[in-house]
Parts: sequence; C-alpha cells; structure tokens
Amino acid sequence: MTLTIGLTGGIASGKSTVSAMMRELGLPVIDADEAARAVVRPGEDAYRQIVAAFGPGILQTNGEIDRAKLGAIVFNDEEERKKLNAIVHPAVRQKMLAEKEALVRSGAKTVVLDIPLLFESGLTSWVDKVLVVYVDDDIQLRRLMERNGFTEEEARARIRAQWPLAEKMKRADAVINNNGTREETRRQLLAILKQWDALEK
Ligand SMILES: Nc1ncnc2c1ncn2[C@@H]1O[C@H](COP(=O)(O)OP(=O)(O)OP(=O)(O)O)[C@@H](O)[C@H]1O
Repeated sequence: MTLTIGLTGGIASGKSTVSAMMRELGLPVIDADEAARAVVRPGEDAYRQIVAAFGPGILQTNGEIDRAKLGAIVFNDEEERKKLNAIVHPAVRQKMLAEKEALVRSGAKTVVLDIPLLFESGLTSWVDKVLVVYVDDDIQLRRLMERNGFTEEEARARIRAQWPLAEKMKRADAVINNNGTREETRRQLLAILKQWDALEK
C-alpha cells in the first residue's frame, strides 16, 4: 500500500521549502503548480482548447500562451475565469492522478502531492494524510512581501484570497511550524515522516 501525503499551507508559508526537503529525502513529489504549467504547453489538449476559447491573441510569437495576457482577461471577469478553469482544472487533475497511479504501480512506498489549494479545491479525498505548513500571520506577510516585492496591501490581498491558515491547521493530520529556521522545519518534517513510516528503510 502506498501512503499518499497531501502537502499544503498558505501562500508563502513554506510549502516549496518543505517539498524540496521531501525530495532530498528521496520522496517523489507531484507538484500541482508544475502540472498546471505543463498542461497548457503547445501540443497539449488544454492548450488547444484555450486557444479555441480565447483566440490566438493570447499567444506569444513563439506559440506559447502569454500567461500575463490570459491573466489580464480572466482576472476581473468571473465568466472568463470559469471558462478557463473548466479547461485547466480537469487537465491538471488528470495529469496528477496519472502520475500518482504510475508511482503506485511502480511500488512507491510514499507519494507526495504538493497542492497549494488542497482544501479550497476539495481534493482531500485524494490523500491519506494532510500535512500543513504553518507560519504566523506577521511572518507570512513579511516573507511574501520580501519574496515577491509586494506592498503590504498587495500581500494582504493575496493572503485574504485563500482559506485562513488556522482553518487548514484544524483539518491537518500534522502541522509543521515554519516560523523558525529551515533546520527546525527539517527536524519537524523528519519526525512526522518517521511517525507515518513514510521513508524507505
Ligand atoms: N524557515 C524559513 N526561514 C526563513 N525563510 C524562509 C523559511 N521558509 C521559507 N522561507 C522563505 O519564505 C518564502 C516563502 O517560502 P516558500 O516559497 O517555500 O513558500 P510557499 O508556501 O511554497 O509559497 P507559495 O505558495 O507562494 O509558492 C521564500 O522566500 C522562502 O525562501
């Protein structure tokens, strides 16, 4: 039986930091953001559907989708956003499930699904254990402003667009507190993975 771990948290709470640590420990990680980029590359079904729905005006000269242009179209238009999500979301889910199935078939002891919006997208039934990466509000705000060069208002708007981290924590099987150093985070991660018997012997 493969153990499937869902890794999630809030924006800039430290998911990528933790997923990199999990990879270093040899665990296979399937990344939802990476899948979302992959399914809209030229040649993919979702790419063709997006061009058909939004027109060739959203393409760059090299044929790739111009994410900024598409983003500008869907940002303030609920209908357009729904149209895009109806194309992209099923493709992302299909890709992630196919990758997971391949790992299960190959006998992987553990598979990690890194899904920032695991709760918001209602995908918790996909995983056996939910691991939430938590930080205090003020640290989240500071790290997000520093990493993305956002003003405080821009950073707050993005934090508000997600479920509150406290709600995610309540529903987690385990929580990593990422307020401290990376080393402290790594220690907590190792303890949880040992408790879940997630690592290869
Ligand atoms: N323990 C830590 N100490 C100091 N800085 C940290 C720590 N953990 C993460 N960071 C920094 O905080 C920022 C956010 O971390 P990270 O990118 O891992 O978050 P994330 O949850 O993956 O974010 P997003 O969902 O926005 O992609 C990064 O700049 C990262 O380098």
